Amino acid sequence: MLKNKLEADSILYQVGDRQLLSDIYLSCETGEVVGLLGRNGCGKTTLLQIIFGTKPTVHKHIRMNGQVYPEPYKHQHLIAYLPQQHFLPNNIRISRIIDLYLLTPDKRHHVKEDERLQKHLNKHADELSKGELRYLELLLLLQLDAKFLLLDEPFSGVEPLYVEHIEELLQAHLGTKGFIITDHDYRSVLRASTRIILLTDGFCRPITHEQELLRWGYVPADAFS
Ligand SMILES: Nc1ncnc2c1ncn2[C@@H]1O[C@H](COP(=O)(O)OP(=O)(O)OP(=O)(O)O)[C@@H](O)[C@H]1O
Repeated sequence: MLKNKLEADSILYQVGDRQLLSDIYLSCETGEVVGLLGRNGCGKTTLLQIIFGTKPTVHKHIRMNGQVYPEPYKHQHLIAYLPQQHFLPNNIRISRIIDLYLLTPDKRHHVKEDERLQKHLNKHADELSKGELRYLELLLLLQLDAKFLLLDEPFSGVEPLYVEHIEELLQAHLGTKGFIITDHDYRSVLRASTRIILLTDGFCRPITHEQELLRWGYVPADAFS
């Protein structure tokens, strides 16, 4: 397997007087699902947007295989980002969105053949439920050539059976991609991830055992009992 490595290094971000991100280092390799956990407002979305390059900050180094990319989002073959908010237009049918979003017939075909999606192809995005839309967005992103996907709340609004299927889809793409995912459905993040990072007090802390999430006060006391 050809391994690529994404590194986000020396990331600083301040909101007013608060140092939200303090000299962050985060890496992800092909074959990894890095689960980024952290409490509301700790800076997870901010960090993903800085890595993607759409949020400016005073200091950052984003490297791919050692090469620095000041604006990674301009390189579609390198990185893609699933934002927390839905991003598909409402005035175009789903089948047309797939045609516009994916460049090759085989990729379009692959998505249109998905059994969970087929019944929605003639609808518009605002006729889909939150979870159905999330699932479609993920299917589209997974078909991109990007070597790394940053997924902000991929499980949000998604029913348990779809969550399980999404976890399987991530696993199926690990041969060519690496993922950084964040979601408050921490059980799904723990299941789907090969490595867990807790963002707290501006720092990324590697989590080697889920009990550490208790010690850092991220999960309730009875979370793993
Ligand atoms: N444009 C902005 N102006 C002012 N404050 C901001 C701005 N963007 C983010 N913040 C603040 O930065 C902090 C981090 O926000 P961010 O969305 O990155 O957190 P998060 O960890 O993703 O939270 P959640 O889990 O609730 O989605 C929050 O306190 C937020 O209010």
